[in-house]
Amino acid sequence: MQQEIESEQQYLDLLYRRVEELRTEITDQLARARRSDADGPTDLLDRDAQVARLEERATMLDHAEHALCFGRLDRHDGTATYIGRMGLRSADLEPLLVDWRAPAAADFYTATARSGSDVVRRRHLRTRGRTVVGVNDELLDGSGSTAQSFVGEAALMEALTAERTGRMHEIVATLQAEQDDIIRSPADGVLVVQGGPGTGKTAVALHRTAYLLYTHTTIAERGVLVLGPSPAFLEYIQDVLPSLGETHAVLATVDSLVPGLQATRGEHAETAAVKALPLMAQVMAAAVQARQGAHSGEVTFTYQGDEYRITPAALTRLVRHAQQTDYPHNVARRTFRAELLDHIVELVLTREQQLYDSTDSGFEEELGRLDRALAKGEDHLPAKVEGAGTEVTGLAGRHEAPRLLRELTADAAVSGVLEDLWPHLSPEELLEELLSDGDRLAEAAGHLLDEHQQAALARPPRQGWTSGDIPLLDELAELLGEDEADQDAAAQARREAGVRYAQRVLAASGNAGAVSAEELADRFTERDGRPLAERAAADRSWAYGHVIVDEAQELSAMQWRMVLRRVPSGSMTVVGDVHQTAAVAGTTSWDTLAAEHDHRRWHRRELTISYRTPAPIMAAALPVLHALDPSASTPTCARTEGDHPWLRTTHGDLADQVRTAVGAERDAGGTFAVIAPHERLVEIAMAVEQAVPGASFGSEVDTTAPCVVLTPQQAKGLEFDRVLVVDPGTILAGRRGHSRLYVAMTRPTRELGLLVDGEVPAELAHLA
Ligand SMILES: Nc1ncnc2c1ncn2[C@@H]1O[C@H](COP(=O)(O)OP(=O)(O)OP(=O)(O)O)[C@@H](O)[C@H]1O
Repeated sequence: MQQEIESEQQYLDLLYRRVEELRTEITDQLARARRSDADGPTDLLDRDAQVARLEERATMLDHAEHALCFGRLDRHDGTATYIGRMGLRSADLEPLLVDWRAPAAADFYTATARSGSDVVRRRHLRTRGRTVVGVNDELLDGSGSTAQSFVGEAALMEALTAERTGRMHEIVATLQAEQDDIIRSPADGVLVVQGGPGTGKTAVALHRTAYLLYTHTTIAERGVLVLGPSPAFLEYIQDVLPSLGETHAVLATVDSLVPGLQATRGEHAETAAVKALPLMAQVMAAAVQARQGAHSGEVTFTYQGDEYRITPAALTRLVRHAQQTDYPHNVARRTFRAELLDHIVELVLTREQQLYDSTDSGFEEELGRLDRALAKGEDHLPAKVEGAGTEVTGLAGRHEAPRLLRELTADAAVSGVLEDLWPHLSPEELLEELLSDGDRLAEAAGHLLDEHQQAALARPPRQGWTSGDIPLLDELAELLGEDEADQDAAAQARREAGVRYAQRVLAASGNAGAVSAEELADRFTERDGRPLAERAAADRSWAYGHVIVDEAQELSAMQWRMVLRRVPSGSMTVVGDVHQTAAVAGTTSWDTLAAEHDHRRWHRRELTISYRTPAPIMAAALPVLHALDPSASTPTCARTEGDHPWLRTTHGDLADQVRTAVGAERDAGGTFAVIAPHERLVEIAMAVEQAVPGASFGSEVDTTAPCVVLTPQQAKGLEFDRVLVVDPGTILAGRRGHSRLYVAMTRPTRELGLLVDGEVPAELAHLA
């Protein structure tokens, strides 16, 4: 074996020599590119792009320090392929290392003695830094033992039993066949991956992201959006994609999907449940419609001393016409305003025509009308001023409609009517009015929501936004759109920033005079220099190439609408577990979800092996799962051995017991979490803090702290070496209690303890 290790060490040394050569080449190229004189602005831009490309490659090589090469495949014909986290070629372009995502690497994850591949041996290389510390072989030619049930079992077990750090790591070296199969599935349609706790859904979703970005240029060009359940979860996973060399991904929660908007407060579960209803999409549409030409009876206004009226029939016709454009409200507003102004011009001209026609009707009368016309001022005697119209009355003729239109557009009373009938609206002002004004809500939603639902939505003004408001605001942003004035202002601001940047670039490059800053700025704007992920995250209407939704069972119907909108191609991977649904408005059936969006193509896959949870802990949690769903299938545990969970009861001395239990864990090393019901979080956190000063809890919890205190909802998707679940009875008694307790009990990788306050719930009686 030592001989094998030495031989692999020689190959690894060769790979690192090549990495060093490439590093030197890139450093030289970078220095040259930065020094090079750019002849003109286009050269400058090309140079910047080249520098960015080289910097990206240099960063990728930096990741070579960990597990550069982790596998080798020996084939029937005597050839060997080395598999690693990136592809490498020698100076004369011979392949030295195959990227794990390349088709040639697929056998490393999937080949078995019976799979029909020509692989005779799969070798896992275990490395520390640049040193090979071990090799594990699987013979696939039929001669070896078939007892191993996992690919690279020794390397896998080493990874699974390692102490956790509070940050997720990539698992390219030990991916299993069922996981690899999902990672490499086609990118079209919505792929739903159902799997129990710890089956690697998050890991698979992230590795699939890296695979898709590597394999599909169309996806790489638009980036991937990765949605997770909480900011703490995003921190937990944030290192995985960069360590795989991928930067074209945006990590977000559904609450942070709309740039500039933040959920700053919670709200009553009943209110959240109403806001999550799919019906709310119709309520939002009705709220917008209610602001389009809404008026009871005739609209009247005074122009140049005369009163005009717009009849309900004319108004209805104009509103319908603007609505039929199917443009969003703020865009259709242009059509409405233009046509209403034309209508008003027509009213004015008709009135003037009538005046003209009746000049014969009597001299007295004529004089009176002429006086009135003169009283309108010089501007309204076009015939005299411009030598057109009628010499007799000075009234506007039909050919003067354009001038009249200009005057009407500038008239304050007319503008007021236009604004009242079809105002420019922002999502924030419209939702604010709707939620804080019962009459407006009843007007928009009276036929859609009952009185209780309306009452649940009502709140005082200026309260700040909740998580449930964000999808409503996004829906409204879609329905309202941006009118050209908004877009022009934004484009102008972008251009001004570009000109300032271009001026700095020209000054620094000594190219001032060769091209104007404005010209250069326009070229910069065409090629926005910001990294793709930054541009995508800042743009509400960015169309991603692929969207990954983790803990997808938590999303409400309105949140799904918001997410689907961001991926017009429909290319998505949705991972979750319908038995872990903690959100009141979350999903408990993938079939129902697919039926609600049946215009998308849905594919369904399952992960069946839990890599996190040792068998004794899974066994402890199963009665909770089966109380929720007796027919639920249970994951097989990769780790069959482990400590048995303990349960202690307390009677009125819960805080003391928490202090004692937490104190006992203080110096055990690794990560430790206390999971407590939301209602008792502060009380429990204070007890924990006394035992372990510096324990982390609250909305910005730090998962790398030696001890964290979390609610079951905050614990979603996370894992810790040791977990203490406090007062499981209260967790069970709450909404979605069984799911939440199931989540809490399946977070540990090593030890689970439960402190029951009072009577032991039936679901935990087997542990008492
Ligand atoms: N093939 C593998 N090799 C090494 N580690 C793995 C493998 N698959 C999963 N793991 C590890 O198992 C743990 C659980 O994985 P992950 O968090 O992705 O599971 P999950 O299905 O998302 O869990 P949950 O539903 O509880 O959120 C992680 O530490 C992950 O790194």
